[in-house]
Amino acid sequence: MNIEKKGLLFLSYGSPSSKDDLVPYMTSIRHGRVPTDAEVANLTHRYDVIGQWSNVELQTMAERQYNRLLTLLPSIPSAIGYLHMKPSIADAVDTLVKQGVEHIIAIVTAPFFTSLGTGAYEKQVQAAIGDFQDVTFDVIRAWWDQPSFIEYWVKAVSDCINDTKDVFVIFSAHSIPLINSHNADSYALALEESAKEIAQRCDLEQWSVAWQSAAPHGQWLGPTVAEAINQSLRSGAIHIAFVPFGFVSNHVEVLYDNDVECKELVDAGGAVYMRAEMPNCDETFLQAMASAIIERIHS
Ligand SMILES: CC1=C(CCC(=O)O)c2cc3nc(cc4[nH]c(cc5[nH]c(cc1n2)c(C)c5CCC(=O)O)c(CCC(=O)O)c4C)C(CCC(=O)O)=C3C
Ligand SMILES: [Fe+2]
Repeated sequence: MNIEKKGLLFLSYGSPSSKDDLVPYMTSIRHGRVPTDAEVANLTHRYDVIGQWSNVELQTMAERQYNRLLTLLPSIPSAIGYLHMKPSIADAVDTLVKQGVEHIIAIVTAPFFTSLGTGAYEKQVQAAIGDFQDVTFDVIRAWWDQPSFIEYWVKAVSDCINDTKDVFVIFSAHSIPLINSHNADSYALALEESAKEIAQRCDLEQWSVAWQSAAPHGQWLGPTVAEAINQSLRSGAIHIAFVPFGFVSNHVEVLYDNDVECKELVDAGGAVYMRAEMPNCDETFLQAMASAIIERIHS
């Protein structure tokens, strides 16, 4: 197909900009279950602590990643859509079709595939495209295997530990509910494989993979980051470095769940908390997405 007929659909989770967004945002995340006042208060507090309501950078991170990514790509029609905010994925598909796009290449700002996480975006793309005859789509299911992804994290981990001795490194990602254990297995295997490659390239002696930010109900994939912290403290770690490589930017999971909650546990255990810089708009990192997209444009 002619490249002019191909379009990029850039998909992200969505991040609230004001407290008024919170109830609809949480209701969307929870598949239509309206949050209780206590649940809203808990999340409001976490966003208060990280300064979400006044920090335009946090509110517009995905949009800035998208604009930066476009500078690394050949010029093609493109649109951004969010899983839990406006413009929705359906809005973005409409925008592309109105530009004459006949084949949509979709990518999610999450490097690892899980059917409950990135799979949810795929379902929405499929539903939105169902409204149009003759429009086809191709979802890039994962892009952690791109060399630039590893390259970014090798440098971020090296910069973070900066020759510190006696450091235990915890690689982490969003936990997932254990509804379908096969799915959890492939998600966990991909993260283990990626962490192992980064650890080898950084010559790490002590490291593990753990899961964070689970909801307080149901059964979720473990070990948790709290368990990993305890294990590293028992092994005598003096420094504990976090690498939340399942995330792509300064999300509340990193700025609160890691930098506040995990740090408290590390401090209480008498060790020093460290954390690798998140990619945000880093060009090497965005090149991983760009390379995955370019492969699909030419396939
Ligand atoms: C698999 C997965 C990813 C990775 C794949 C991907 O990236 O898509 C992800 C990413 C993200 N999740 C995010 C935020 C949140 N996720 C929540 C809650 C939940 N996530 C879930 C799953 C995932 N989530 C699940 C099963 C729930 C529980 C629902 C329930 O309770 O049944 C809640 C509510 C928590 C509360 O209620 O306290 C928040 C605020 C942000 C940051 C946005 C920002 O930058 O602000 C990001 C990138
Ligand atoms: Fe989430």
